[in-house]
Amino acid sequence: LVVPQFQTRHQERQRHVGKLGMADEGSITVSTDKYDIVKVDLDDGRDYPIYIGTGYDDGEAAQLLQSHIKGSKVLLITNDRIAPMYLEKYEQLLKQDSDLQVETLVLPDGEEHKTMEVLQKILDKSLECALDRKATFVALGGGVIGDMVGFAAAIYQRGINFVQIPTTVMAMVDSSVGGKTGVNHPLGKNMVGAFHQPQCVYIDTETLSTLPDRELQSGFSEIVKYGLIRDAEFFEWQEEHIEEMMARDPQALRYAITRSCQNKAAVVKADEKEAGLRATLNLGHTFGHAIENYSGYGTWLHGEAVSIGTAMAATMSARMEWIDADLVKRIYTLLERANLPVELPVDSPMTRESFLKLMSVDKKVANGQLRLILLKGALGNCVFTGDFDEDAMVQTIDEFVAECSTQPKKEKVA
Ligand SMILES: NC(=O)c1ccc[n+]([C@@H]2O[C@H](COP(=O)([O-])OP(=O)(O)OC[C@H]3O[C@@H](n4cnc5c(N)ncnc54)[C@H](O)[C@@H]3O)[C@@H](O)[C@H]2O)c1
Ligand SMILES: O=C(O)C(=O)C[C@@H](O)[C@H](O)[C@H](O)COP(=O)(O)O
Ligand SMILES: [Zn+2]
Repeated sequence: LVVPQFQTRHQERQRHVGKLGMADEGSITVSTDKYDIVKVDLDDGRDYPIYIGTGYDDGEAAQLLQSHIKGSKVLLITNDRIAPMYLEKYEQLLKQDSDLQVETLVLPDGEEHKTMEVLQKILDKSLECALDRKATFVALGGGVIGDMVGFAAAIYQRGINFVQIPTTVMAMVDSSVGGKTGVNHPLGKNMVGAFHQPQCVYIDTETLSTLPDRELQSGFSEIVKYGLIRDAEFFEWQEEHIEEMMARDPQALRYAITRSCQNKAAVVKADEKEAGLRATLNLGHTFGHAIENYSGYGTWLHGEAVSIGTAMAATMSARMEWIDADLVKRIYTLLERANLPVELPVDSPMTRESFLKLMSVDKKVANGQLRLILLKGALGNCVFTGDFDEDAMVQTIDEFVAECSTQPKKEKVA
């Protein structure tokens, strides 16, 4: 197997590839006919590749995956929805022509199971199998599995290696990259966790063929996010190609995933532990996490809640005249074309107080001061700040909790 060396520039490939602009900063990408490799460039020898491809042949897949496993034991972890579709395949790939001892663990599916109790099952299984510090966990699934397995890897025997095999758009474009791992707490989303980077991210976009539309579209909200916070050209590309993405056009999906990973890798390289810049990846999340928690984890998909949160952040930014109404309209239009929600349902029980209470425990709060990611200036620019008009925030929340869905908000803002 010849794994191409990292190069400094993405090659011009097909009509979906535009100029990389901001996306390429700090991330190094090489493309072959079969797959792209985006390198997450970290210090202390912790660099790792994200392989983004489709239909790898078995020999190639086995060698790529095994090359990132240093010890002799692997615990391959997935959930009971994914296991019937993909567990055997990946178990075989890990074992193929190797002496690796591969154990498997199947967890219950769903955001409501992203808990310490379920994570404990990973630790139990690891000890039952006598896994030592050279063992590797492999996370096979969406963001829930990836976040939990990553966190278990961070704390098992004070930290072991893990590999991400994301199987949702959300996990491919965002959660598998960058080392944010953790579980939910009844009082707040992702409140317990650690930064712990994987050894590699292995994406086979063929797994998306079994992903339902709702889950597919949920991942698009994080793709929109990259355009809004730092990559205007990518946002414009999405405006042109969203229908192809919705129709699962393989080239469009590959391009959207690769460019998202480039953006994420660049932000993570610049600010791995979220001292500042990385917080911009949280656009829409302070509102979104409040919605996810209040409605009960799993009621809204993460990307759906983030979509409403993004609409709220855009609306609030426009209220303060930080962005113009035309941009708000473009954001609403793109999210709606991706079939994502941009408002709470008519019968939502959320109140101003419930938003404010949940937002007060957001992880970006510093010394009691809430800080938000807001859009400011031209498309592709945002700020992470506590210096905003609180009335504008409260009025935005009021607008979203009070109004019914008969009048699209974009018309009100415009
Ligand atoms: N760590 C990060 O940086 C980060 C970033 C974004 C999101 N997240 C977290 O990720 C989670 C959301 O991830 P998600 O949207 O992938 O949800 P998920 O993991 O719950 O997956 C969505 C659903 O699709 C199923 N599924 C997964 N792959 C499938 C496939 N190929 N075919 C058919 N069904 C499949 C899952 O079993 C699940 O039912 C949230 O907990 C969110 O907080 C973390
Ligand atoms: O990688 C990051 O940093 C992100 O913020 C990505 C987000 O899309 C993701 O949902 C993340 O889990 C949210 O982080 P949190 O710190 O707000 O829990
Ligand atoms: Zn997110």
